[in-house]
Amino acid sequence: MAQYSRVSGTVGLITLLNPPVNALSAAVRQGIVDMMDKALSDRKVKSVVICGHNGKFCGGADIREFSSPLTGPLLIPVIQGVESAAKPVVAAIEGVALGGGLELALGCHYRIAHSKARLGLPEVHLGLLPGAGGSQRLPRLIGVPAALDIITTGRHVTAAEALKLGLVDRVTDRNTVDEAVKFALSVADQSPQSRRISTFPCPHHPDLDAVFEGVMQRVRQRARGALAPVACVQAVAAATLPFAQGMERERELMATLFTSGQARAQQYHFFAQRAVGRWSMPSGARWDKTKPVAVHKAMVIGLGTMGRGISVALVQAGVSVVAMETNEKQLMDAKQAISSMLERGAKRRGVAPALDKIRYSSDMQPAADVDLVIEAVFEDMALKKKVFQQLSALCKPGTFLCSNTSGLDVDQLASETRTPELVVGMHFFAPAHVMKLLEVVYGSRSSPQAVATAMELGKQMGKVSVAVGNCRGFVGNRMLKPYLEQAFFLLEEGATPEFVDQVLEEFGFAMGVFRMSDLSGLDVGWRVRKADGLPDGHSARIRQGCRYSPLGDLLCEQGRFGQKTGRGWYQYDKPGGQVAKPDPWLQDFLEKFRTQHGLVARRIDHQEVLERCLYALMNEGFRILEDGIAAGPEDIDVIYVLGYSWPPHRGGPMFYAAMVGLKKVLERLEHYHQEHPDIPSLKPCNLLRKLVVSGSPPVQKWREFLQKPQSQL
Ligand SMILES: CCCCCCCCCCCCC[C@H](O)CC(=O)SCCNC(=O)CCNC(=O)[C@H](O)C(C)(C)COP(=O)(O)OP(=O)(O)OC[C@H]1O[C@@H](n2cnc3c(N)ncnc32)[C@H](O)[C@@H]1OP(=O)(O)O
Repeated sequence: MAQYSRVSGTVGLITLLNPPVNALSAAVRQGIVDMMDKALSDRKVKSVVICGHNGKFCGGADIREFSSPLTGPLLIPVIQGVESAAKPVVAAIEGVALGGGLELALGCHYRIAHSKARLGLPEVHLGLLPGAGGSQRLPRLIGVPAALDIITTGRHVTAAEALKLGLVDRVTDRNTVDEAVKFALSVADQSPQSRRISTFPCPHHPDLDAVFEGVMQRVRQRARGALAPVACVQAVAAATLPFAQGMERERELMATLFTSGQARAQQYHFFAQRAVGRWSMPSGARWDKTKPVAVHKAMVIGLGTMGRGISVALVQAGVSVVAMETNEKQLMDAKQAISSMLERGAKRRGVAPALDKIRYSSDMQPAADVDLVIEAVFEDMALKKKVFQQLSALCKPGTFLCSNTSGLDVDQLASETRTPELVVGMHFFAPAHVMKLLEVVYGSRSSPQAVATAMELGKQMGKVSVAVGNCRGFVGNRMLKPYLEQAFFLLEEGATPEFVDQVLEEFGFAMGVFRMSDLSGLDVGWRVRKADGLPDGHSARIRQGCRYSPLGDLLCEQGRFGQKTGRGWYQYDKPGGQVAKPDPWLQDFLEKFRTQHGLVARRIDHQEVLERCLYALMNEGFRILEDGIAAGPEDIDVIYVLGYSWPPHRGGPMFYAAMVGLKKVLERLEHYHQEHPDIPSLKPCNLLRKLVVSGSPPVQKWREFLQKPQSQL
């Protein structure tokens, strides 16, 4: 809803009231209509200010309303009503003006923003476009190139940038509503006629066609099959038409997006990202009952790629860091790399680099004086155990001990310390200062406070933290295993890396499984498998009674570790090269392998690649839910979209399973398992069967079928 009062004698003040972000629900839209009527019919009122309750202008249309039939006045006419008002209307923008919120502000005749406000049209991330005139008014106000950038990226613009672009008329450090009221008084006698953006022509640009063409090309490349970014460009292109025609085109494009599965997927992902913050543990401990400890000072141990990124992320979050590395050369290199990452980051954000927040050490001693340690040494259990023993002896009571492991047993590490309750896993994703995902792994003895502290620290670093139980590979890497396995088996049976990758990239992954493996380095998994007792030079295809593909191991034995060695599943022009080319050597190698093992290559189609790779991965997701390692499907989906480049417009693997239809997923898994009874990951898991028997409930209801999360090793 909205509140109304008259202030300073002649200014009608309308306050949007719908905490926490004043989303434009039906009641708020109705409130705007009613309060505008009040202000316009009050003869004492000469001008109007619209602001948001509690320091937030407006977070946009109410996304929760999109899943049911729309009621109340529609946003487009509400904004048209504001724009056509005979009295000047000023938007007082504090906090955020996003999506429909910014569209409402564009309907106002003037915009005053607080210096800390953020403005944007992020609809593209919800599978939509700015559908309440934003795609038509923004280019008219700030020009096509800037509008295309804001609308297709969905990025938030600072008040300073908004002023530069001409998106707002004034920026203030003072009380924004007071300033807007003063401003409204100063323009009270002026006609708003010349301030109605819908009457502006689209600013002239010498080569608009080339601008649209260039952006469309970039957007299509990045979209990976997403419809919204393309529709955003098409909508802005219509801003060169007369306003009414442009609005009609915006409506048509929006109607297509609004009812699409992609929009549903992306809106699900929006709420899933927020749902994972409401974590719980098998003991019943929960996010809302556990207070995190504030981390002022942290230590990062091991300054390889991960340790450097983690140090940068901590410093940028305002935490003082001691970065520790025993190898002097590595320490010097790290110092240089971290400083330049901090400098680049600060430049991007328009602030001074916080170089004084970090100091370096070549020994462990400073651990005695920190609140939290993140160990980021090589993924080797013996080495990590040694570090934890040392930390246990050195750290002051209450210091949280975290391991940046990608899959090792957190309980084993905890058992090396005197304080296992303070030990958790913090699984970062490379590059750690960029990637938004953090898996927080609780062991069987981790205290709720340790989990809460790691979750909160992740949030402070700008990450989405997901709490998961302790098992091999946790959630993300555990699900990756059957996915990779299927890809290898498909090669054995006749596919090529290029074909498998092409199918997965067409699905929307940024990179297919083989290109991705080449980038991450084939040797990483190989070393882990060797540590698990993999014999050298052994090409057996059955291990422990199950099918096993030795292809990855055989490649590593040839020194083919991927991009870093210039050879892997593909060939590169040099070690470190990035352009993957099919390698005739590999073709030959696969043929010889098949002959050696009596395999006859067969034609494998698109559907089989997609189903075997993705359904095996999804099946493991159901197992993870069944085991209680993830609390709900949202946790898995957030991990996959933010950490494993699962296309956001497909929601995540569990959401996708529901979209495909659980019955179909079950049937196809049964089919493939019948064909390959020696591949256990293709055997449909019980939870999937249970859900199908229960009528395939929507993904939002799956939690009702799950047990409490638990640690499992
Ligand atoms: C049949 C065919 C019909 C076709 C015609 C269709 C015509 C439809 C006409 C519709 C026109 C609408 C056009 C408009 O362009 C569309 C939009 O505006 S879409 C919304 C755009 N806005 C956003 O994307 C902003 C989303 N929010 C955020 O980014 C952040 O929440 C924030 C505002 C930056 C605040 O961040 P934080 O402070 O960190 O807080 P949280 O993120 O944790 O949020 C707190 C709480 O609020 C909930 N929430 C936030 N925004 C919205 C929202 N817009 N709607 C509903 N709820 C919102 C959020 O979920 C949190 O709650 P929780 O999930 O934790 O319970």
